[in-house]
Amino acid sequence: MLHKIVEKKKEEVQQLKGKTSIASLLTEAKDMEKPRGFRQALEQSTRPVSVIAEVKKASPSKGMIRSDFDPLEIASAYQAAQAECISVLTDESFFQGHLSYLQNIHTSVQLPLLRKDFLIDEIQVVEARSAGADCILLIAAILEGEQLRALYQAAEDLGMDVLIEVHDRHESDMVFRYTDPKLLGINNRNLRTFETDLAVTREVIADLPSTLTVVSESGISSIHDIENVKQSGARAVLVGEHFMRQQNVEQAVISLMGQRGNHTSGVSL
Ligand SMILES: O=C(O)c1ccccc1NCC(=O)[C@H](O)[C@H](O)COP(=O)(O)O
Repeated sequence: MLHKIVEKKKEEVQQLKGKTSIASLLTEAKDMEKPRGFRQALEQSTRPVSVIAEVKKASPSKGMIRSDFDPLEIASAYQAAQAECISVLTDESFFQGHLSYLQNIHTSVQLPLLRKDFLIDEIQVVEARSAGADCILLIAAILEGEQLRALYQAAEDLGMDVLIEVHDRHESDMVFRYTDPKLLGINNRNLRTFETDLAVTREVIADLPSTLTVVSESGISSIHDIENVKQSGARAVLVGEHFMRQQNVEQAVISLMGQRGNHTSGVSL
């Protein structure tokens, strides 16, 4: 699946380069207001575990997740529930996302935004900023070391935060060889089998500096899961499917994460 996705991304990058240039996207990116502090929002929250709440219509592993899908309404519900950050899937072919979702959410919602996609070329990084992203995702499994370093640098030059995603120690070693990560995502989903296992967070985190801000990603749907990854040392979680399957998205966030500044529900300190 990953191979298929990357092949598609290569085509999309060529199409994008046919339509525009890095220079022209850079001009747009520089006209944007300064990025909202994505990592800072996760680190400074009063919640014991912060949340990146994902706007996700469909996925390769689950097919259609939410057919009654209004990205702006969902993002507004996340804001009302005081999610720390929002992740917006912009991939069209495999997740039924769209770059316009990110642009519209950026205009109407004030939370820091992650462009969730499969980035392999600098032009996508600049496009992300010009569409309103405050952070990008870089997936170690699909990047060579030098490529990772270059994309990381491109994002930093634009003032964006970077969430680097790994699934095992081999990938986290590679990330530390080529970058100085400040925000590391541990994906509990094996992208070859699609199975999720929260033990992955515990295993990978064991080798990481304790000062690093770690986000546990995928397969999280209960307060027990939040407790589990908090015990492992994660500062934040990335949750998509669980929220997308609830009728009342705002209430779903509050039930799972607790109210900010009032931990009567969700996980305790
Ligand atoms: O979600 C998938 O099926 C998937 C397949 C292949 C590559 C990536 C995939 N997901 C991306 C994600 O990282 C998740 O959307 C995110 O961590 C939220 O996960 P969940 O809460 O399990 O929806």
